[in-house]
Amino acid sequence: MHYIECFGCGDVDGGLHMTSTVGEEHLVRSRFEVTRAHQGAPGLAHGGLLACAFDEALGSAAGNLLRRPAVTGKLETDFLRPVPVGSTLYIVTKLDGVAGRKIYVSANGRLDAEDGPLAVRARALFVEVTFEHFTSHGSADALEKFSQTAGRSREDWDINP
Ligand SMILES: CCCCC/C=C\C/C=C\C/C=C\C/C=C\CCCC(=O)SCCNC(=O)CCNC(=O)[C@H](O)C(C)(C)COP(=O)(O)OP(=O)(O)OC[C@H]1O[C@@H](n2cnc3c(N)ncnc32)[C@H](O)[C@@H]1OP(=O)(O)O
Repeated sequence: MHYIECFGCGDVDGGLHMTSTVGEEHLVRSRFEVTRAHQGAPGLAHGGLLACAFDEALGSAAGNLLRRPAVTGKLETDFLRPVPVGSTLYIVTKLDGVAGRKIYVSANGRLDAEDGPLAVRARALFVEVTFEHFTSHGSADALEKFSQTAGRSREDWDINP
């Protein structure tokens, strides 16, 4: 389930265009292809965009595994290796636990292969919200557009088919 206007997974010009899929053992696998548009230091991915990619991967795992609306409350990233432009980050996310409305997730991002070197590690706390969160703070039109898009793949475990 994803939203076409999402910066992380949607069809947005200049967006991250990430894809995520639920796999074995309820792990969510996401890919982020780092282009020149994601550059910070010369030839390297911008750290803020890497954090964004992990927000997407972690949020996608929380939302799609639990099928509940949730927003990022806290996001921590460890940048362990430089991530070059032209590389692909293979991100694997797991659900660590749920306590009331709090959803804990963590992820590892490896360079250029599922078993490549570990480049970024992240943890996040998502907080479950009601749909009113999006209408009162966002817009009813945007939520309606999300519902129409998401409805197509509701029964499908492929997040971005
Ligand atoms: C339209 C979506 C529909 C979804 C449908 C279903 C499935 C969706 C499927 C897939 C989704 C796919 C992809 C998603 C991909 C990416 C997601 C990106 C997500 C974002 O990019 S989203 C933008 C950034 N995000 C925000 O815009 C949040 C702004 N913020 C707030 O809106 C409030 O701040 C809120 C709601 C977070 C809490 O407010 P609140 O008043 O509702 O609740 P409260 O404060 O009581 O917190 C309750 C408990 O969480 C603890 N807690 C809260 N925050 C904490 C923190 N920072 N650190 C440690 N603990 C924290 C408290 O300590 C308490 O814990 P306790 O219960 O133990 O006391």
